[in-house]
Amino acid sequence: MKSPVEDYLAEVLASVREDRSGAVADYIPELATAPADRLGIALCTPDGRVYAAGDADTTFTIQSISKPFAYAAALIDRGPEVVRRSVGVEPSGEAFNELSLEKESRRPKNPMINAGAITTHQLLVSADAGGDERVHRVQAFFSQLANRELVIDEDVCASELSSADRNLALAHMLRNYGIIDVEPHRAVVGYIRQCSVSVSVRDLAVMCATLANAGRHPQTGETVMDAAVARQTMAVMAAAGMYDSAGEWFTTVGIPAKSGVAGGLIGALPGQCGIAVFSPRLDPHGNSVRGTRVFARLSDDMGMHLMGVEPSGASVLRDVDATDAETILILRGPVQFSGAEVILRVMETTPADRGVLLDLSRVDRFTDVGRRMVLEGLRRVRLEGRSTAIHDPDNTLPDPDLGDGSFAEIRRSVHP
Ligand SMILES: NC(=O)CC[C@H](N)C(=O)O
Repeated sequence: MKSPVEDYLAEVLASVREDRSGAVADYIPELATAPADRLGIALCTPDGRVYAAGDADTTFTIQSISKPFAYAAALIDRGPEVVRRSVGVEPSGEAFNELSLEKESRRPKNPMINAGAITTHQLLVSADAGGDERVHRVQAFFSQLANRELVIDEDVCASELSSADRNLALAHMLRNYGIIDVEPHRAVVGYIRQCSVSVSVRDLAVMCATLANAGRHPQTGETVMDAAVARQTMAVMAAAGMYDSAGEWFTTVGIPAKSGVAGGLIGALPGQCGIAVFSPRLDPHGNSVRGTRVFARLSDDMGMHLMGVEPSGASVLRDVDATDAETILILRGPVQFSGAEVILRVMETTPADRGVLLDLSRVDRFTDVGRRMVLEGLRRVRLEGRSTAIHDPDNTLPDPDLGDGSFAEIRRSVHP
């Protein structure tokens, strides 16, 4: 069978292909020569399968899409406290290259606008690292995420450096307020080299899937960043990734995202996939016109809006059964907060003269809170002098320690 997923992606591209509105960025002279009609998409799953359609292997410069990944690298290198002191997490509601800082702290408002990204680049590696070291760090980190060696497009880099007055103004402003201490020209060179890394949508989808997969690389299996770093990065993308259209984006599409002026657009859907689209013509916010339409369509068709999550709690309880000695709760699916709450509610009403047996043979996994809540329920049943047992052939609830040194009994089968 040929997977329908790729056909679907090709069909989505076809539905926007004729849209020639918007314009390629030309404030970086080299970008004005971009092949404006190119259109590509790639989607990477948490286990590393990549679906692609259109110009999926055309390379372009990563530009502002580098910002969330560089932010993740800075969080890894320096920790959240150091990063937070220099860069905020509030949406700015302003253009990507706005000359503005937070009023009191003088920090850039977030790492997704240029002021924040120039600052973030200076946080890489260590306080006293050299310029080359920092550029090497992002290039190596992006390559690790893409699972191939990425190179810098020297033509685009030189071109942007030749017309970098705006970013130089930002760097001067940042040094004036003591947010960065390096010489402004050097700060801009580092940041622009970071923006000039050459990628395809295939690369970006894989990079994004690591964020969506809580920091674990979908193809190499490596833990590239802590889950907390991936979460922080996606949260800032959700709040500020689309600059002054962040609110419009999140209400309509609902996927943490980041755009770049070369025409790239990425989205990380937590737990599900990384997506990247390439189409160089931009809207007035600097976001890819067709890229935005493609994301809106995917979000609608595939139910990807993060605020559109369907209730799952009640389905955890498949059935309740009983023997003379025990109430048997037959559970299924992943057990997270809402599911554990349903389980506790059933336990609350079990007859006081019977024990409790949990049949976990259809449970995929417990989240940390799911585990803690269910074990606490069993502990309370045990405190009443009643028996507690689990049937757990896949070991989804290892070491069912009830907190008082006692364990729930492990049963080989539900019915003896
Ligand atoms: N929005 C963007 O992609 C901007 C990145 C570009 N390198 C700049 O600083 O202007």
